[in-house]
Amino acid sequence: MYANCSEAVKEMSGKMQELNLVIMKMLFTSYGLDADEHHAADTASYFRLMKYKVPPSPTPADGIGLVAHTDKNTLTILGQNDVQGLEIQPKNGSWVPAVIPDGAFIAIVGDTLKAWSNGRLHPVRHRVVIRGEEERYSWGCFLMPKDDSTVAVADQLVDGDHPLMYRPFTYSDYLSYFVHNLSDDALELYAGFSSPPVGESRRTCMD
Ligand SMILES: O=C(O)CCC(=O)C(=O)O
Ligand SMILES: [Fe+2]
Repeated sequence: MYANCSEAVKEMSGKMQELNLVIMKMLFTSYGLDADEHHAADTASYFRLMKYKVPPSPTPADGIGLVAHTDKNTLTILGQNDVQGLEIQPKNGSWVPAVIPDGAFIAIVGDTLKAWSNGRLHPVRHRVVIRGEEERYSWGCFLMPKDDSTVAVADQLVDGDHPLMYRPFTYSDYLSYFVHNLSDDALELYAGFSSPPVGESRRTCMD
């Protein structure tokens, strides 16, 4: 039992950061990299509690609780109460409910992990849609590089089949670029070597 809510949140947040780091370590190890050298030492995280109110009646367009986006950080772990609502967008552009079983979590790759893995891991676009009459609560543990640590593709992940896709960058600079541009293609535009010219018409994360 916990003495108060903040104690429970603190413990939960610590456990989720541990889990997040374990998953990262598994990913890095699976690519033959030393996770400590490449990531763990320079990692920070934050834990957020989220509440989605029932949209006013009649429901406005689809009751969007959170607009479509990819996460900018490295890896996100999400959980929720029993009210579903998370949807993911596969490459065909449709929206598919991501049903999270009771008591389970979902891990979502962020833009920074895509860069780190030299494009091997893909951040899925996702959103939250509120359809029913019940409030939705969720929580997220967002793992990210410390502000001034450099995100650079490891040499071992670059070869003839995988040419270098991203230049080194710091997370804080990338985030600031995203906040000013709000583009779905922020990572490619900011750090990608194959980005089309800036200014070309493109979707934004606010659509
Ligand atoms: O509340 C959710 O299930 C999703 C939250 C989310 O995608 C985010 O905060 O980036
Ligand atoms: Fe997200």
